Amino acid sequence: MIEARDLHKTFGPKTVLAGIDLSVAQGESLCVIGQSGTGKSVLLKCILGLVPPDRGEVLWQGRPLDRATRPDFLRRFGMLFQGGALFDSLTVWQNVAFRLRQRMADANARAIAIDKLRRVGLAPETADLMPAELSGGMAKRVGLARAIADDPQIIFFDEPTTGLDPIRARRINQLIRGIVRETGATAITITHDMASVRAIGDRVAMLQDGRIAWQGAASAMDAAPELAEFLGKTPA
Ligand SMILES: Nc1ncnc2c1ncn2[C@@H]1O[C@H](COP(=O)(O)OP(=O)(O)OP(=O)(O)O)[C@@H](O)[C@H]1O
Repeated sequence: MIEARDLHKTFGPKTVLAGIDLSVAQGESLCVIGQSGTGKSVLLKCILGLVPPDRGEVLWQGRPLDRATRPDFLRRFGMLFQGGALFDSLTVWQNVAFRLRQRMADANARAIAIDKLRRVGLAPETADLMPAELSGGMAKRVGLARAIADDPQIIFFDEPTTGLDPIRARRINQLIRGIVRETGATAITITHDMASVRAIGDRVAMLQDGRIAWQGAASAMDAAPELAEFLGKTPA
């Protein structure tokens, strides 16, 4: 369980988070939606400890995430970055196995990387390509393989379908859904893509004006008046 309690964050005169309370149960998939600039990334960074909140705290399994507990959290955590964020000078398998190589021999790390590449639908021959040789969809898959390389219990997906055409986006959503289900990982996804939310999310939280304007089951989204504008519906 990951919990944010009363998170506040201000940059200069701008209040970005104005009291966020949010929890994600073990094995649950939460999608955080909201217009551009509403603080989704800042919220993610507060959870990761990259941005210190002005007030409030983040708990993991009931304990505040702090200098003592965060390293353990980060070891169990994987992330798919928005642009894939692959290291250009490393091969695909070296990217996927980046963390594994810190604690095991290359031959073992490479075997795991190839297994994870297969899981995301990429052939073993992909392993020795350089990131520059990949299409956008392949790079996203490699990013996904890296996110799951170390069998994380918590996975963050930052705009997983950005830059993909609808067909590739749908495949990535299906892959993410399958991976989250089969690993039982707790997932937090930041997205503008409602197709992603429908495919990936058990629950949805919408950020607006620094607060959670609505949260509920993904299946309840269409009936929520708070989401009508975001979903592009004309008010009745
Ligand atoms: N380090 C920082 N210093 C100053 N302002 C910041 C900083 N990080 C974020 N902000 C501001 O906080 C606000 C929220 O930014 P954030 O990136 O979290 O939005 P977002 O909801 O993720 O947007 P998008 O969907 O476009 O990625 C923005 O106005 C941004 O300019």
